[in-house]
Amino acid sequence: MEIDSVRVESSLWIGNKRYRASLSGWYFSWTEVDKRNREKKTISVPVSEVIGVKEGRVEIQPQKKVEDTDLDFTLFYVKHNSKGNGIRAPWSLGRTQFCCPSRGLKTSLLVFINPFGGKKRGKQIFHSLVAPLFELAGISSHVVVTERANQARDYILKKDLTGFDGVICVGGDGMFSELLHGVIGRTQQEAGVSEHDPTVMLQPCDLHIGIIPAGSTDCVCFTTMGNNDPVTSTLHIIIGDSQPLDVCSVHYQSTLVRYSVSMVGYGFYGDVLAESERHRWMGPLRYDYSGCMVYLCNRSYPGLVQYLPADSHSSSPRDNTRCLSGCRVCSESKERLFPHFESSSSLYSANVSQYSSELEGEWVTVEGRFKCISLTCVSSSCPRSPKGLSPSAHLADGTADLILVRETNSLGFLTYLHRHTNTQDQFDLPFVEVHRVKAVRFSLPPGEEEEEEEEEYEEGDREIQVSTENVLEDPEKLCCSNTAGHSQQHLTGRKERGNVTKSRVKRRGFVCGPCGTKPRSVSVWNCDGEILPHTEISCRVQGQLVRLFARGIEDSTTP
Ligand SMILES: Nc1ncnc2c1ncn2[C@@H]1O[C@H](COP(=O)(O)OP(=O)(O)OP(=O)(O)O)[C@@H](O)[C@H]1O
Ligand SMILES: CCCCCCCCCCCCC/C=C/[C@@H](O)[C@H](CO)NC(C)=O
Ligand SMILES: [Ca+2]
Repeated sequence: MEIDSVRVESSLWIGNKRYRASLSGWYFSWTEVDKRNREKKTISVPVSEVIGVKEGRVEIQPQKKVEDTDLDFTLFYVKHNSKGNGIRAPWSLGRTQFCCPSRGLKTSLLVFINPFGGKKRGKQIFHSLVAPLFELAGISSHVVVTERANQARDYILKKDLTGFDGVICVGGDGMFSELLHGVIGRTQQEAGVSEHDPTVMLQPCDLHIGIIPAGSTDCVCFTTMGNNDPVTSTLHIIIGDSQPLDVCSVHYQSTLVRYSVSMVGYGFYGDVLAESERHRWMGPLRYDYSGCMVYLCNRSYPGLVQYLPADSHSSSPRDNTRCLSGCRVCSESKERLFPHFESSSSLYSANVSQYSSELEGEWVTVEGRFKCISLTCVSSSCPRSPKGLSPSAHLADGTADLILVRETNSLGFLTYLHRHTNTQDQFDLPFVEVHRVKAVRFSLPPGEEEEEEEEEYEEGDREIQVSTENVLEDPEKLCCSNTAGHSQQHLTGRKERGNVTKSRVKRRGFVCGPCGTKPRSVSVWNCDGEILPHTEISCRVQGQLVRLFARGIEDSTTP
């Protein structure tokens, strides 16, 4: 076990002020947090400079106990004073008296339950597993059982949240997304920051989000906790764990479209979501069913992807590491992401430029046909894929991983998908590339139209138009929009009949065999389980924008 991979966190009191104390690596640190969970100044003491820890409230000179209670302890350490005039600043003995939290601390949470998420067990999970633990810990909760989509988001955006230490969702990734949008939107409103400008650095959010998993995929919970167990999540909330999380803002032109944590995906994942929405009645099984259908269609799509690479010195998506609790890459990123601030919450009060230097650098362009394009701020693991879309991605390093899967045959793509479920490297395939990025732009290559698709094949020197009627006469011509799959069969069929080597094929009216839908050269974007209304989007990572009641995945080799 490496000592710097361990972090212990707790809430402590000094006088009547609450502090978030942590023992992380070689440092014991405490940060004042106000009633709304906003962090103030942090004091850090290297463990090697701790002189001693005594139970109770203890004076320094002469060393005597003032008050002895097993809830208090006093820390003595080397205090570095500010510089003297030209000579080395003297050290002194630092002393801080801490009080453990169970006295006087009353945590209050706002809980949203989606009664229809996943297997529709949200209410039961909360009342049987979560509420008794909250009661035991003296946590009060205000519970809202939602009656419509976006109710939780709107509540957080509009209602008075004074007195709440955090917001909790009982549901799946969709419910988490509602809380994410509510908390980010509310924070920007209060800070007077426009969410629409992708170049602006958003105000980090202090109100913590907790996730009690009760959905179909529970990807965000699984990725940040290492499992989707409601009791584990509840315990992280009770002990007040705090995990910063990167968020990707998705824009269309100069308008914010949505925020994403787990995946912004085009092609396969977009198609699976679109197909699954038609089969919501199947519950969680709808993703398996739709996954099979879309896989059989073997589609690929043209696209022009531009990305801004992240600094490759600190980490890479192929370095075979895992972002674990107390991750060094994530802790070190905090200084890079918030260089001017002692604590993230003082961002705007510090009166420093809101424009981030994170968007400086050279953009790289990739053009081609893709089976899928995925962007994920985190590893995006879930029960189906325990290591996730990008196993070495970090929760809070201010970057996302861009995965480009180029057009390939069905077997190749199945190999790629299957490697998400085992220990083999899904990026070690000739048609897959992965990049660690800070921003991405997607556009359709010139000439690609959504409504009316055309592809060229040769017939001698002559170009022919194949009409819809012609196509529908021949069942072999029922095809998807790819050239690797069904359309090749279609072309072969024509070759056999008329020795066709090139023709201009208008495919309006064609229907795909497996899925029965019209072929399109344009897919849709899946943004954390929601279909986006735009194709040409730009995405930008907002490092450590929100905080969860979590601590990342604990190293399973550590007892
Ligand atoms: N009372 C409600 N009626 C209808 N829809 C709701 C209600 N409450 C929340 N929703 C919406 O339901 C959607 C799906 O819910 P949720 O994320 O909890 O479950 P899921 O889709 O089964 O899980 P996952 O997102 O993990 O696949 C959310 O996007 C949310 O906006
Ligand atoms: C032959 C076996 C094939 C198995 C394929 C498994 C691939 C799993 C990859 C995991 C991706 C998870 C991405 C997360 C997406 C969520 O944001 C979203 C909302 O819940 N879920 C979906 C399904 O879109
Ligand atoms: Ca990240």
